[in-house]
Amino acid sequence: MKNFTETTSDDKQLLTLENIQVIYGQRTILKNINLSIRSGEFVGLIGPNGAGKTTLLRVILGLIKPTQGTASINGIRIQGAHRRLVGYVPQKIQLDPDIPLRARDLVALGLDGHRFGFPLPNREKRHKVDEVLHAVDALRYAELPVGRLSGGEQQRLLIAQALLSNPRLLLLDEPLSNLDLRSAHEVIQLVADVARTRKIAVLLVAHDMNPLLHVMDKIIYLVNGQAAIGTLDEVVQKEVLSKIYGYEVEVLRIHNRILVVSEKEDECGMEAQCDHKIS
Ligand SMILES: Nc1ncnc2c1ncn2[C@@H]1O[C@H](COP(=O)(O)OP(=O)(O)OP(=O)(O)O)[C@@H](O)[C@H]1O
Repeated sequence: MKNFTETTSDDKQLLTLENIQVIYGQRTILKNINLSIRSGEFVGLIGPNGAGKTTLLRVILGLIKPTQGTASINGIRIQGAHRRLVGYVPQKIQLDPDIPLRARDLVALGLDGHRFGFPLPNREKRHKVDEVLHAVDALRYAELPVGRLSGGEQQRLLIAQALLSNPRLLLLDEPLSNLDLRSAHEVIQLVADVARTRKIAVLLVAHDMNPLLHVMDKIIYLVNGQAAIGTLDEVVQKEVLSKIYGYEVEVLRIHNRILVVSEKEDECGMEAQCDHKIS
């Protein structure tokens, strides 16, 4: 498995986290996380509930100051909240079906914030919004009320909004959680295509690694605040995962799916990957 010291000499690293530790009260949420992400890499951040995935994203966004360790983007240390080079796609937003907002208006909200520092002329604004709507293939429903769109369509709009600032790193916090399998696959393929075309690195949080198997360059598998990082074959191994789970798990590969199973059913926590949950 790659570790931080092996990769820091590479000047193409976009994001580096060194010895990141986050402690809340008496609880250690993240334990000595060392990782790096290169430009254009697609990285899956996989882990059960409460593993620390969102906390890790918040460290990268500068919303949490780690108790220990340093995080940097393009060699510049992250200090305080920022959106420098980083686009953030939140989990699905809850929208009133009758909200008087068109799809394009939702996307344009990304322009009206602080990111550009000054209001853009309407024509330029429209051009930028059209460009990102085109990138996520959403122009055809740009004029429709956003509350009437499907979960997958809304997810595309949030991705478009995050693209407005031309990020080098796109963080997506469980973008698949409310989507059916088909929509989830479409969103993943879209993110992978957009990232490749624009040379954006992606860090995508998911509970289930399976929908991401064909697009991930690297996986960060987080359990109880401890991470295993590397390629799929390096990380998704019985020995590696048993170590971070703290008990023995098995890794089964069936019909192009990977299942992490344990006899400790209730503690496995990986919904789609626990043996008792598999249909
Ligand atoms: N501000 C906080 N103060 C205290 N504990 C916190 C705080 N924020 C998060 N935690 C705890 O840290 C742990 C990790 O939370 P986090 O939200 O990062 O996990 P997660 O992997 O994103 O989980 P999920 O998949 O359920 O969203 C949880 O046990 C959570 O209760």
